[in-house]
Amino acid sequence: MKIDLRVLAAEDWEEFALRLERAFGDAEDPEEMAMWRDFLPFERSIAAWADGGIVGTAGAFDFRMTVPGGTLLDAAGVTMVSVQPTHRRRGVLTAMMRRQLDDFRDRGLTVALLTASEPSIYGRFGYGAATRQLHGLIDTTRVSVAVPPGADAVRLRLVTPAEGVAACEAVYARLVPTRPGMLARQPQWERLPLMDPPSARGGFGARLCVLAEVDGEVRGYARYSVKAGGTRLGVPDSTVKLRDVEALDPVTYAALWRYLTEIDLAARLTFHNRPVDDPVQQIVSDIRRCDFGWRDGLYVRLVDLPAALAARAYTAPVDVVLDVEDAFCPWNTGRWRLAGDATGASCVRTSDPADLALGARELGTAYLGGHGLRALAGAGLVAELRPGALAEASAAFRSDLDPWLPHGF
Ligand SMILES: CC(=O)SCCNC(=O)CCNC(=O)[C@H](O)C(C)(C)COP(=O)(O)OP(=O)(O)OC[C@H]1O[C@@H](n2cnc3c(N)ncnc32)[C@H](O)[C@@H]1OP(=O)(O)O
Repeated sequence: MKIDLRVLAAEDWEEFALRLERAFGDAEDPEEMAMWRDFLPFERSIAAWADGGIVGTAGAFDFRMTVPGGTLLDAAGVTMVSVQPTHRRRGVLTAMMRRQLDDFRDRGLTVALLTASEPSIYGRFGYGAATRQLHGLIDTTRVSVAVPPGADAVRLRLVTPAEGVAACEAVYARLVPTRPGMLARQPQWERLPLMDPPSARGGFGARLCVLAEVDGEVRGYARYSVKAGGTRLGVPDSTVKLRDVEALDPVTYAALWRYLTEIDLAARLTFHNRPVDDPVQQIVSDIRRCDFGWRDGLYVRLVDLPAALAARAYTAPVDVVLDVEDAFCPWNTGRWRLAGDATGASCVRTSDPADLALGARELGTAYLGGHGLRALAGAGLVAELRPGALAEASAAFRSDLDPWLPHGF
């Protein structure tokens, strides 16, 4: 089969979108699809043509992501990847990944990001699962939230998401540099949390927004929807689904969680994407009745290894030689001396003996500081070649706040 990879032309968008939906097996809501179309830079998107039509799709957003230390790094956000069921397992994805990563390198990007439909797809291309996301189902009939002094001074105001969006965006923007993995809003992306098409609500009502104000300043917000549940054994049985909750201080944060767990007629609160170190876990009265769990979130691929490793800060001083194997992006293969601390780092090629040996995927996994190199070594994925190097590097790579991607793309 001959595959012809072409940059997506505007006139091919309809077919591109149709093929994408077919590969995923379902049609997107038209309003939502129109939003993604507006977000997508066509010049960074690839259509794979074969047998007279599009058989593969892959896009890339322009992002800026926070890395440990607070720097915002230009990153490619890989998206809309699909291959038609009729053409699968014949190398179309591999060809698109090849083209994309060469293109990212030519453009001087240091990292590529994605969220995976299936975890088994992208490791072979050097993407490692770098962040996790916490989900929970809180029995709000039994669980309460302890609030610190001052929470009663937090004024809560219910508005529509559209009415609250400017205030929410201002809070969000202040939080982006504080946690690795967060993405600065790109132009127009404030539309994302407002997207709430009735066809995608699954029986829940329209999304609501509660603003939390202290002395007239918005210091936090939560957006959620409610599924009216009637009664169960005569007891009100509604469900609250939390989309997002953010605050600039712990008092406001606790006040918002107290509000969310005390909504009348609701028996439970569900959410699917919070950081795994979310402080809410410390203030619920009964953690076993919260059914917390986690899954993989953002996948990271180092495109320009030395630039990526030099762009982040390190929690503890580190000076190690990494021997890296990168079959898919061989320009990263070889020995690199990484020296850095909390103020910055350098990473240069070296012929010195290696201290640690690992693959590109493992570096992607560890890059944002959410997974210790020691844990990866425990799985046989990192080899220590100089005694002490693993402990040194592992401590240095870790982030004190767990990295987290707040939304899909
Ligand atoms: C960032 C995102 O957009 S995530 C969304 C990804 N898209 C989807 O999940 C939609 C449904 N699935 C698909 O469209 C396709 O099956 C894809 C894109 C996942 C794979 O495309 P293909 O063209 O079949 O992949 P390709 O032939 O290049 O396979 C390369 C290798 O990956 C393996 N592979 C591909 N897909 C999968 C999978 N879903 N699970 C496990 N292994 C896989 C292949 O077996 C092959 O392995 P090999 O090199 O050892 O032989």
